[in-house]
Amino acid sequence: MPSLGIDRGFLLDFGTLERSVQRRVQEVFAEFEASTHTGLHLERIINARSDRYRSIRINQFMRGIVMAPESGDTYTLLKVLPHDDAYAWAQRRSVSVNSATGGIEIRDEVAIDDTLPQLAAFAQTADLLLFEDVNDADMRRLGIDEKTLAFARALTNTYQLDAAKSFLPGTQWDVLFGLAAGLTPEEVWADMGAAILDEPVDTTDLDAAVLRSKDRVVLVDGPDELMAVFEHPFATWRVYLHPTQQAVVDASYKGPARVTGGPGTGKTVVALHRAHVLAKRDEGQVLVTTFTSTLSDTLKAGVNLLVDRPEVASRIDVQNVDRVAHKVFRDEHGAPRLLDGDSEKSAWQSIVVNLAAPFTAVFLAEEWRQVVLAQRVDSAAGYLSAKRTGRGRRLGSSQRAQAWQAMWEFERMLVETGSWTHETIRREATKILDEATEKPYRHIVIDEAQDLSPDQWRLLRAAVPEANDDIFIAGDTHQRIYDNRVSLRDVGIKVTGRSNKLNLNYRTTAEILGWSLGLLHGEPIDDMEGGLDSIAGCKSHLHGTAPSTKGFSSQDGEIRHLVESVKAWIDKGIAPSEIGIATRAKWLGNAIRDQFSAHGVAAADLAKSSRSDNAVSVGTMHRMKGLEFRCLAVAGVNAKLVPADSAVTPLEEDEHTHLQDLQRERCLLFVACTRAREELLVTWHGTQSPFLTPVT
Ligand SMILES: Nc1ncnc2c1ncn2[C@@H]1O[C@H](COP(=O)(O)OP(=O)(O)OP(=O)(O)O)[C@@H](O)[C@H]1O
Repeated sequence: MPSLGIDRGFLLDFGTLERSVQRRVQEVFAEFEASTHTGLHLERIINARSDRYRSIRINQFMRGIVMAPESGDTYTLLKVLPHDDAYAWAQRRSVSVNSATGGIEIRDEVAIDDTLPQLAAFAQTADLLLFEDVNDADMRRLGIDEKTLAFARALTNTYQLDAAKSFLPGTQWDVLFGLAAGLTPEEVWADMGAAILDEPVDTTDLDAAVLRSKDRVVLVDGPDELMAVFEHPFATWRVYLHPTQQAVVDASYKGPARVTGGPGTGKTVVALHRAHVLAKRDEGQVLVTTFTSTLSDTLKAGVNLLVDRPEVASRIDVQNVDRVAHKVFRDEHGAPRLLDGDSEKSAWQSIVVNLAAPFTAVFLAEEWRQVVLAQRVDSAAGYLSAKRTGRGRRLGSSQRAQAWQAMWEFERMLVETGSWTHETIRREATKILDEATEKPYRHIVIDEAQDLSPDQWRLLRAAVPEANDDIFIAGDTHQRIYDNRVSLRDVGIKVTGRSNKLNLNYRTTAEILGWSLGLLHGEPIDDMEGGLDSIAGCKSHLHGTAPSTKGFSSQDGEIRHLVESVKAWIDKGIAPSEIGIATRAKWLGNAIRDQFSAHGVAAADLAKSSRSDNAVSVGTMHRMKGLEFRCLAVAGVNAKLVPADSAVTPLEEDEHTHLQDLQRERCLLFVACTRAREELLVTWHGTQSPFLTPVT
């Protein structure tokens, strides 16, 4: 029985076809899977660049291009196009084997042959060649073949290289892109990492190359698998992973492991695949978790897309951390009586008044969270010697004694009234789990890990036995938007030697990414392991227009511009659901929505509903986490709102906390801007935010 490989190019073509033609494609290839290829009409293509190409009839107008094996029975679907385009495609393009990765590559020979003479003539008079500093031996070692080498030697600037992306062999273009971006051959080699083959490659063996090309050819076994791939043609992340992503997904780790990387590098994608792989091993339940319910809904949708076998799906539980805590608590004690936010505030307030304590209620509540709960302090002596890093105001020993008494009173009130807060529920759930002989999960996969608090980490540590592949962490400390700074070691999780980094951004254009990285202004950002993290190597191969920035003298003027911009996007064919507006302050988002409705543009509040098909999504920067939009406006980026005054501790109160608050606000703006896939508009009224200074 022949088996089928589906190339990424085929799947993307398939996604653009009309439903009826898609159905026909499915019928043709389901038949192909079910029968022997001899019964099917594969036709040789006259003047094709590869003698392996065959065409297959889809209907009167459409043809598929299939690569036949020399021996064996794996047929690879390469393209599906209108009749003449399909033949022209096969007559222009050759298929070859990359000598470094051993995978297949397709190039447009005609475009290369047509472009090279012009480039070469231009290069003769140029002062500098693009790859002047890279020698031929390094190029060849990185898989550049003779034809691409000749082409590379004629390049004088990166625009020419960008223009060649559509016709040079893909992996080789990636290598040239890295070298042109200033990476050394060693760095490019390291970047290719998992893709490099240890043994010499037989570049004539296309059949073996197809089997190795997991990043672009998915092999399907039987009509059901074929249908599962065809079902979501645009969600290519389901079936094609970058070799670096694939290596992280497939590895066996002797303990907790993690993946880091800048925005849009596929950390969530890797976390989802990892959960799938672990669930398929059938060793026990897999928890996929993160810090908010909105984000866990997104993860749930991802798991549903990825996992097709019900018995595997049943082994994956997607819950945000607090739901896990509440469930453990409820199973032991029944439903808790939760103290709501307002009651908690007034409880702290009355303690301050009763004790005449020299603190504010907010200060005490944070002291309790960030020192007592974070470090599991349970005695006055413990509190007296506890580290208070990042807590601002210094406390002498008598002040510490007063603070301890206030916090003790708060906890006594909880016990006396039988009330619980989310924090005490977590603490109790952790205690239950610590004492349990049977843990609820065998593996835990955590996304957006940078925003979990120490007590959430302890809960998760307690929910899974220490074993191989117990905890898998995905996160980026540059995108931390809450106040949780955790040392993984302190919460009993050691990832040293099991940390991987992703560098290739799949979401955002190079223009938007580069501009947004500028916002971070070289801030030193921790790596949760006592060192500093860097996302300097984060890059994108996608190109588009530079972000547009615009200031106005009034809020009305700014919102009018937003309305016009959004209308222009919609007129260009962007669906409203693919457009987002982010603001730091909720009230500004409300004002924008009101004005949008007044101008006949439907706008939905992300806090109230998830994205809808025919409305533009308006939400706070915090709400934007986990989302992405083709076009995004970040509005109200002025000195009063970004950073938000109320979120930044005054400098005179405490310098350290002040700087940390500023860094978090800067990261928040960075997170918002990197949700844009194709176009980013940043606006403000009045004085622009100081965070924009390095980039405007
Ligand atoms: N191998 C892949 N093939 C195709 N698309 C991919 C791949 N990996 C990631 N993507 C796409 O890139 C985008 C970003 O991926 P993802 O959300 O996993 O990144 P992230 O690193 O978690 O981002 P962030 O940190 O900004 O939240 C998504 O649209 C995802 O589908």
